[in-house]
Amino acid sequence: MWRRVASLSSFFSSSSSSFLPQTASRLNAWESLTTGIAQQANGVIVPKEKTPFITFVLGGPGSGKGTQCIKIVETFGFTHLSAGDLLRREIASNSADGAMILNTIKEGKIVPSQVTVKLLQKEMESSDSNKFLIDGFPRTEENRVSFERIIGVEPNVVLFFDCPEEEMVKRVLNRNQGRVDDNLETIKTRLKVFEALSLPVINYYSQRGKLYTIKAVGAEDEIFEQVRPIFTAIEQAVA
Ligand SMILES: Nc1ncnc2c1ncn2[C@@H]1O[C@H](COP(=O)(O)OP(=O)(O)O)[C@@H](O)[C@H]1O
Ligand SMILES: Nc1ccn([C@H]2C[C@H](O)[C@@H](COP(=O)(O)OP(=O)(O)O)O2)c(=O)n1
Ligand SMILES: [Mg+2]
Repeated sequence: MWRRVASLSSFFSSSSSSFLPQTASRLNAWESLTTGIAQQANGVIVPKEKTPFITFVLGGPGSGKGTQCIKIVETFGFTHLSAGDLLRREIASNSADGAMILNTIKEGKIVPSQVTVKLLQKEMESSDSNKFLIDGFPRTEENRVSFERIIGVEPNVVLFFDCPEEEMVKRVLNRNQGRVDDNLETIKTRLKVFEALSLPVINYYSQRGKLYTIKAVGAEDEIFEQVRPIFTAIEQAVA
């Protein structure tokens, strides 16, 4: 399983790949920043036995986040938590927040952070896994801060699937999954929300040295070949 290592530099310095030194410096940042999820037991905060390895997967609507997450899960065995899927599950289960979530998603807006973070928290705490791909979250600064406050941990790595708007629109309108938000009116709002609220989060992680930008145009397999080395390096570093 996953464990922290004292130093990653020996692994990375032996590589001649131009990609890996960039990974090395970012993974060293992981070592100093990761704090682990704390759980409350009888009023005492008890750190969870293993520190989770968290990857946030960001990008505009239709940029291919979900598609690439499936490949990462298949190849590297992460647990995939899609914020959108968890919210859609709440709608389907007629929970107290279901109607509010449905309306928010139809409008192309963002569900209050507390709702989404609680859903993510429940999944993480009940999971045996220690390595999570959190897809479609955080989409706002409020999402980001709320996750840090409630879960008490920062991501180790952040992926950004960078895709032109016209390509995202084309993909969403062809997605054919019966989603209430896959229509031209909602996608227009979603793109505005992405630019105004999500790009600042992406910039934040760029400044923190955690961001990996993937050019998300081309065949799915070609895009995955940009993703693969990131996780191969992580896997080798923590082995
Ligand atoms: N590289 C790609 N080229 C063309 N279509 C793609 C590509 N990646 C994903 N798709 C398709 O585009 C749509 C949106 O992809 P999805 O993974 O759901 O994106 P996101 O989760 O970012 O909204 C889906 O129908 C998917 O099959
Ligand atoms: N962090 C999040 C994630 C999704 N949502 C809502 C609003 C989003 O438009 C919808 C759909 O999200 P989802 O990640 O499934 O969408 P895409 O896969 O990017 O098309 O869910 C949210 O409010 N907050
Ligand atoms: Mg998705």
